[in-house]
Amino acid sequence: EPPSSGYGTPLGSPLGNYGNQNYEGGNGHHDNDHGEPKSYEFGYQVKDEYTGNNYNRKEASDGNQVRGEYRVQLPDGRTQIVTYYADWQTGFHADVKYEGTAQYPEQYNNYQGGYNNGPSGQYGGSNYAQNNGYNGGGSATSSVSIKDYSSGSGGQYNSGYNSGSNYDSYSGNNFGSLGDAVTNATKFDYKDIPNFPVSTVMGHAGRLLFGHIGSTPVVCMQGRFHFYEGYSLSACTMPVRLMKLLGVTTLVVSNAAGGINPSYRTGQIMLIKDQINFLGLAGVNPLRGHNDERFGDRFVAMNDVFDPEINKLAKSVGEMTGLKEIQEGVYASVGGPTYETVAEVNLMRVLGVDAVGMSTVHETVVAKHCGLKVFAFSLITNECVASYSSKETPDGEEVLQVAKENEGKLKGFVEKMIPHLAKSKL
Ligand SMILES: O=P(O)(O)O[C@H]1O[C@H](CO)[C@@H](O)[C@H]1O
Ligand code: HPA
Repeated sequence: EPPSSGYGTPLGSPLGNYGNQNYEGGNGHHDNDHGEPKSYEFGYQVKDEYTGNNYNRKEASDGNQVRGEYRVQLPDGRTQIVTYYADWQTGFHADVKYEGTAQYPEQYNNYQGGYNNGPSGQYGGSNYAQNNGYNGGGSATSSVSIKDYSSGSGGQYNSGYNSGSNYDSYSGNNFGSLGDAVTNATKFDYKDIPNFPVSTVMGHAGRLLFGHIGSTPVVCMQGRFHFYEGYSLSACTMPVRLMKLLGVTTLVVSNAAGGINPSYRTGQIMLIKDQINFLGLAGVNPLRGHNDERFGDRFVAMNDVFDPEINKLAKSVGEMTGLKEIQEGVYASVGGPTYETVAEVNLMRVLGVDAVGMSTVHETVVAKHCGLKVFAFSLITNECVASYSSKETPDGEEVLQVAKENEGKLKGFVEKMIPHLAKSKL
């Protein structure tokens, strides 16, 4: 049976237990006396990040008096602590206390509390605004993650859903116009979707789009969430699971990335053939913690997350749409928001990284976990600085600018690629 989505109360009230098991059974004052008073103790704890359920209880009896305590995480963020004792002479006595301060306004506080371990206050912080800045005026600006989701890279949504046609979900950040590839779109602001991470930055297209690219039904995220914004990786990737639940079958992900490979040039597209999960290697993985079996198994193979056949198709579709010098390489994600030092860039070269960014990897992890096919690509928005003699420095404005300059060609690519992908049955 699936866990309840409410915060829930401890199973069985203390009074109920007391009355049924101990009081009546234990003291010989009732008709159904079964003998000597019995001592017992028990305890349990539930901490389910997926549903947000968080409560525990312990109780003990010496056969005469029952004592116990339970704690419940309330939806308003407070913890309710009930300490009680009971005996057959005086009845049930409870002392109810609350810890923390009730918070009502932002949905994301609840979301954070439910999904993540991190402090809820980090959610809507200044990094988020930065993200909005990236996405610019609603049609995407700089950073790949949010926008990519929306417009092109989400993958096939809904395939099992409607008459066997696959939906692609597209995610992306920096490429605002990718959302324009979605025809007859129904748009939902993230802030209107219950428990969805929320963007509050002006002009930011934090929107989920439902529509079509060609005849393929798609769900498109206009705007994504990053670890450096203060979101946990499970919050960053929650939309991927939402897509799965909506029936999406393929996730198409795009991003803006720095070129680590010295032969890469700004403006090129790199199809992702593999990835290095730096955060994951250090133990920060969106799948850390309780495994929700409804989405997938505890352990997840990642060696086959990217399909060479899909990339082959992408290469020919890209060439058809006029993309020049399409690269295929290894994407690595860092936590950000700092760009790489010269030493870090050189380290990554040694490790075989071709492009670096701050997104995508955790999204593909969660997609693979829940059985979505994945197609991912990067736009090289800057060439990473690998020499101390260089006067170049990466900056967010440049990333945004290059993303803007290239979003037209990316849109053309995605408009062709998603229907081809759906048709190819890859
Ligand atoms: O990966 P996306 O979201 O496209 O954006 C990339 O661009 C931003 C840095 O300029 C970071 O957010 C990085 O991840
Ligand atoms: N480094 C990390 N993330 C990035 C870069 C970069 O150079 N460019 C765009 N996203």
